[in-house]
Amino acid sequence: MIITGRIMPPALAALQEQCEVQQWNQAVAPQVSQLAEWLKDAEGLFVSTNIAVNEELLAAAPKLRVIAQSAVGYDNIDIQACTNRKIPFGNTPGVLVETTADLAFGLLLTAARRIHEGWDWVRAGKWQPGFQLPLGVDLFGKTLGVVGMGAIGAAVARRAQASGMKVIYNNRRPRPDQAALNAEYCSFENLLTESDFIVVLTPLTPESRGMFGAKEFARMKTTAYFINAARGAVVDTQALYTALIEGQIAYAALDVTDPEPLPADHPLIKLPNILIAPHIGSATTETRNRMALLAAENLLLGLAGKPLITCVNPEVNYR
Ligand SMILES: NC(=O)C1=CN([C@@H]2O[C@H](COP(=O)(O)OP(=O)(O)OC[C@H]3O[C@@H](n4cnc5c(N)ncnc54)[C@H](OP(=O)(O)O)[C@@H]3O)[C@@H](O)[C@H]2O)C=CC1
Ligand SMILES: O=CC(=O)O
Repeated sequence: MIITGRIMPPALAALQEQCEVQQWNQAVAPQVSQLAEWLKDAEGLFVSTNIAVNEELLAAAPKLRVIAQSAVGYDNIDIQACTNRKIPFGNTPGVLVETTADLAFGLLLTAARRIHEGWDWVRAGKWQPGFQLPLGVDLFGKTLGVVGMGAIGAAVARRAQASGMKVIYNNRRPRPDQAALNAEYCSFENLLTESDFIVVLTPLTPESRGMFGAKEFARMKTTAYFINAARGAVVDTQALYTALIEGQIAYAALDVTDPEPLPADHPLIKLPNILIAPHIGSATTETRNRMALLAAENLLLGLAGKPLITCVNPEVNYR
């Protein structure tokens, strides 16, 4: 089996105990051509870097019987192509929910209270009597709009409610447990106009790609804070830049960008009203271990011809 990058040691050990493992050890993710020799004979593929699993890759791997990825999002995987070849694909939902919600809400709070800007001042030796930091904004009494109220969105909502915020949300359809959620369903358009803070946690799909563009930023409050912890391509980056520079919205806090990694000279980085983290939503030791172990378990089950625990295309999961 192939591992496309570095993975957490306990998961690597579990795989090495039961399989012959070929692991890509370079920092930059491999091209299909660089994996060609390994793919010819591979029966399992563990995706640990953001490579595209598409027709080209699958055609190069005729013996492949299972694919697992150490992530919940799978916008880099052509699920239909996997299904056509009867290859089950497993992701890692659930195990990263609270950790990613901490990061998304942490970005919101850090941006609202300008904690990172304060630290920059202290570090630069500017903390002197009478110094004037830009003031932040309160959370309590404000409205949070969650776009993509799934497992992680609901965990962010709980954190916001504990901080005294009202929560509204938009999915493609209302959740059946809306009352327990204590959050009001509203249209996408109304969410844009009513929210003081917007947190995006939708999967990246053809429908959600670019769903935040010039029109959407123009609808938001000029005081709005925009937080994206989903995928960079849900947002039109140029439109976000314009909205921030022209004061159509107040602030952005991003864990994901388009492109990734964001080049050091990217115009977004120079803006004063932005906070960017390098896609670290699930990046704690405990959670990365849980994710890698679940992916490893999925992979080993698939190789044994048994059903994966978390399978995105259950119609071809082993029975
Ligand atoms: N920054 C990071 O490190 C991480 C990022 N993520 C990202 O977060 C995403 C969400 O994860 P998770 O909460 O576990 O997934 P879930 O499937 O539990 O939730 C996704 C939610 O998005 C809603 N949704 C889907 N499409 C749309 C749409 N077009 N418009 C509005 N709502 C939509 C779904 O509801 P409905 O189907 O009713 O529309 C669902 O409630 C992942 O797909 C991944 O991209 C996840 C983990 C870490
Ligand atoms: O971005 C991370 C994921 O798990 O999806």
